[in-house]
Amino acid sequence: MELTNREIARYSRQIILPGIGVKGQKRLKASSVLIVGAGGLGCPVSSNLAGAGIGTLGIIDYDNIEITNLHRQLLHSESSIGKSKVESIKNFIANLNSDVKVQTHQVLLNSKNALEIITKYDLVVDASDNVATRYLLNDACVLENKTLISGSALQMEGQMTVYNYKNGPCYRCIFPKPPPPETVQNCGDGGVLGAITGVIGSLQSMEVIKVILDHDDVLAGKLLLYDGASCSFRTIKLRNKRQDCDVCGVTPNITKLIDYEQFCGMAASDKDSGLNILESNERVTVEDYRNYNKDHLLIDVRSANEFEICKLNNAINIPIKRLLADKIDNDLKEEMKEKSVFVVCRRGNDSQLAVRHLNEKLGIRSKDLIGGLHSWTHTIDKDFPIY
Ligand SMILES: Nc1ncnc2c1ncn2[C@@H]1O[C@H](COP(=O)(O)OP(=O)(O)OP(=O)(O)O)[C@@H](O)[C@H]1O
Ligand SMILES: [Zn+2]
Repeated sequence: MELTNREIARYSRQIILPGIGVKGQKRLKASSVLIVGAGGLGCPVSSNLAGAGIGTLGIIDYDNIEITNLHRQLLHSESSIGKSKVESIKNFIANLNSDVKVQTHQVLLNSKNALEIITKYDLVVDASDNVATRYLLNDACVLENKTLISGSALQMEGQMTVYNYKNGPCYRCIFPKPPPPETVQNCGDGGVLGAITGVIGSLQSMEVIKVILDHDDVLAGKLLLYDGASCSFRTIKLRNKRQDCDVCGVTPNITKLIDYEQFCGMAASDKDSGLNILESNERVTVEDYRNYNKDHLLIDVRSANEFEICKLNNAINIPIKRLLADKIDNDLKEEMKEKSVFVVCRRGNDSQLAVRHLNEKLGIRSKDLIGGLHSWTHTIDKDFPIY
């Protein structure tokens, strides 16, 4: 595969690097990389790899662009809100570097389609945002013998590593069991800064290029931790490949893809509504709450920052962490014992945890507002801010 004069000019600033050269540029051109997720990490990964001249990029995402994506998913734009993320990235790349072939897959990557998609590419980048997809991708990459460049970002921190590279560990070697679902936070719950996803996505792109160029020092068997708040990078050594790993071990139990949502403890009915742990008499609809006209207390368990964004009339803020740690003002606690208490949060998950805690640990009878403030906006007041 030769380079055209145009390609020589376009990539000249990287071709002259000692570690790349014409040979390296030709390797990049001959490579194909699959990027799973066209969001916070997928955007910087796509632009870096397209700019660097990877011959073929596959982009998978089932989702459409929302306004809440635009602070960090910088290849998408206001005019594309409501439209497909993968098409948006394809358009961006067509403008940036028309020599790159882009294959879009507007689907949810799952156990049925993963192997047939992954097999077409040399390398896979995990730019997704959920544990089930991480295990799915890991197992599919082990079964198809592909290296997986994995990244994650939340709040002001991020992590990155390369799995299944030259006999190194896979994700399951490090994390044989998924974390309890209630302990997992995503960007929608915990927040994230766009500069963080930018850093981690760029680090992933760098490892992709190093793997393709067969660089000596690929970040496999090690985990890079980045803390944006203190601007510190740390690398920790990971354990070696596990001989008894369920998927990459000597006698693997997993020889074909499984049901990853079940494996990660996400029951089918939980996917949209999240938690569902309360009895029906501990819950009220937002309409019932709106019609309740007796004296009561409304406790909003979102963070102080979120409470500042918007709040219902007379709501009192006790962030969920404080409430679960019983850090409630004594006078307020006494008042809560005497009055009817309702609890609200953004989407009706934390409010259930709060109600359970209040009832079981503090003997305070309370009810949660089903669907939280999202439901309030959708059914009671469409002008109430939604985020
Ligand atoms: N199994 C999957 N198949 C296809 N796309 C996936 C899969 N899992 C996650 N994704 C995509 O990965 C992307 C991850 O992006 P990001 O972490 O920035 O979150 P988001 O869903 O865009 O935003 P937010 O969490 O703020 O709503 C999303 O666009 C999501 O649709
Ligand atoms: Zn393994």
